[in-house]
Amino acid sequence: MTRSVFVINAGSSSLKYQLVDVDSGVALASGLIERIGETSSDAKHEVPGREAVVERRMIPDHEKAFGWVLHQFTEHGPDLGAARLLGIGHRVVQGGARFDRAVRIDDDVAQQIDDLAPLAPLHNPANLQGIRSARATFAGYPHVAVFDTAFHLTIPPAAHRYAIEARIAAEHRVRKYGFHGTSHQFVSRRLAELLERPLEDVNSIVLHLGNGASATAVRGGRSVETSMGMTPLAGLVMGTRSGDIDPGVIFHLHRVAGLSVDEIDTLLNKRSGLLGLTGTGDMRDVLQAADAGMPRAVEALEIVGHRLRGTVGAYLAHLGRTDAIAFTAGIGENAARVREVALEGLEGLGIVLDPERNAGRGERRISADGSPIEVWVVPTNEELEIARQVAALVEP
Ligand SMILES: Nc1ncnc2c1ncn2[C@@H]1O[C@H](COP(=O)(O)OP(=O)(O)O)[C@@H](O)[C@H]1O
Ligand SMILES: CC(=O)OP(=O)(O)O
Ligand SMILES: [Mg+2]
Repeated sequence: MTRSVFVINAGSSSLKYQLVDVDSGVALASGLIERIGETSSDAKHEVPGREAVVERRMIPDHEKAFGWVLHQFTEHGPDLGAARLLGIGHRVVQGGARFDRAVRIDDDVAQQIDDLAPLAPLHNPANLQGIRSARATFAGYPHVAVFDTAFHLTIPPAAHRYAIEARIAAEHRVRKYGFHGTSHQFVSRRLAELLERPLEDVNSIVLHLGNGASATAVRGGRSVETSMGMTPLAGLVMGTRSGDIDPGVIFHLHRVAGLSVDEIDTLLNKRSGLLGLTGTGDMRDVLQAADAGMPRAVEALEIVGHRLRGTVGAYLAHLGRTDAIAFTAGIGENAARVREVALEGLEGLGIVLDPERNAGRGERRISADGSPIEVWVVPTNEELEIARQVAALVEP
């Protein structure tokens, strides 16, 4: 009999969901509601093998959004009873230094997620709204929080502490937390399977390149360094986020350019990265423009590559011995050109791509035979990882 978990990723104005068959890993249904709270929201419910339900209507809040979702399951299936729903898994972005694994959500845990909101003002309040509405809609089921930060709590102090006044850092919980942990954990485990070696013996670098992008150095299954920081703004060049900049730029933009703190926040989070450099935050468009010889797109790719190579080089040094590098997420899985620029010129460090394998598709090795460090494409599946963690907790 099927065992399923309903996985929820709630953003401030969006709701993504997937009903996952935990044992086969198959998505039994998935959906997305965008622009919640605006005059017209777009909602989609998909069941494999059937025509998708697509509606544009006003959905004022998350509770109404869950109402719509529940209605779709009743009208179009699949039958949640037949799917034997074990529980609801919630992606929560910031778990602070407290949550090193998935936890069952009760009022106390919900309160703690709320207490962490100052550390993730763009994410946690939205995640919490999703939790509140889902607990009301799916009452009687266990709800579990799965944190982006949990996998990174093994990062040692030398790597997670910032060199700022210790008292201030402690008081305001300022340190590196790191994100995308669910994906980095899933991919690093799968990579060890692909290498046919015990997880404990494998040192790897995982490059999660989606709209948000981060790199993680994994030693024996444990995260030891990652590129995002206290917030998901740090590190690599992203779709709309700047990644690393000199913090002094912020003072300059405030004092000299006259931007308010909120304006700078919006600039760095929403109008920078690929979007700021080229006018589009979508890597497909950037690649097309670069192919057509557009100088800004060509330069953006160079910046993306430069940052990636610097990160890979640093992680090779941190790990001492690296067995494999894995590319994952929308860009990492699909953009051969980005994988190429990320590792260009690193042959001397033991990383040799095979151009034909790099141009292929799906889960595969893309390094040349004999490359001392193997390079793989490993598709991520955050929903499945969340579903598995929920199942392990509620039905061990
Ligand atoms: N075939 C492709 N070639 C290049 N980039 C792609 C391709 N498919 C998706 N992408 C890029 O992947 C990014 C989105 O990644 P994804 O992991 O889906 O993001 P998120 O889950 O963070 O929203 C976008 O920049 C998109 O352009
Ligand atoms: C934390 C984070 O950056 O997530 P996403 O890539 O989904 O924006
Ligand atoms: Mg993603």
